[in-house]
Amino acid sequence: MKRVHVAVGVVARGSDIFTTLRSKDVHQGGKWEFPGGKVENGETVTEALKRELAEEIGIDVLSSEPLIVIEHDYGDKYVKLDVHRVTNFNGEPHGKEGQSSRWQAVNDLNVKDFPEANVAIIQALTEENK
Ligand SMILES: Nc1nc2c([nH]c(=O)n2[C@@H]2O[C@H](COP(=O)(O)OP(=O)(O)OP(=O)(O)O)[C@@H](O)[C@H]2O)c(=O)[nH]1
Ligand SMILES: [Mg+2]
Repeated sequence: MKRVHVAVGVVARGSDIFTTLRSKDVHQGGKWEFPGGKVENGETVTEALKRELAEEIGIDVLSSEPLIVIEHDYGDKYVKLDVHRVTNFNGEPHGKEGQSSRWQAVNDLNVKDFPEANVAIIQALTEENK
């Protein structure tokens, strides 16, 4: 089965979180996501996160810390999500590749809007926001 290692970034401003919409024609298309992408050969998760967030949402990640690691089997694809909280960045997050984006309060994040693997991320964020 196809296996991918993915760097995912939680970008927050206060208790608001930045998410983007996956285009319809890709894996888990039409769902909202935390920006990120595949870790390439020879790259660390931190390096991949910096590259992907520059490409996808136009920010320069200055620091991040690990939040949670999720392994999930979609049946057609197995993903390992290395989720980092972005603790400092330069620039204004936006859908640099033309994708829709939004800021939402942690408590308004709805698991139904996200890919299945994201349930644990949203739980972790909600827990610490209590
Ligand atoms: N970025 C991101 N990917 C996620 C999340 N949740 C989740 O299951 N994934 C899965 O992780 C996988 C890889 O993410 P991706 O499609 O963003 O990878 P990428 O940016 O390198 O895409 P590319 O191959 O088109 O360049 C996809 O199968 C996607 O469905 C999430 O919150 N954010
Ligand atoms: Mg991506």
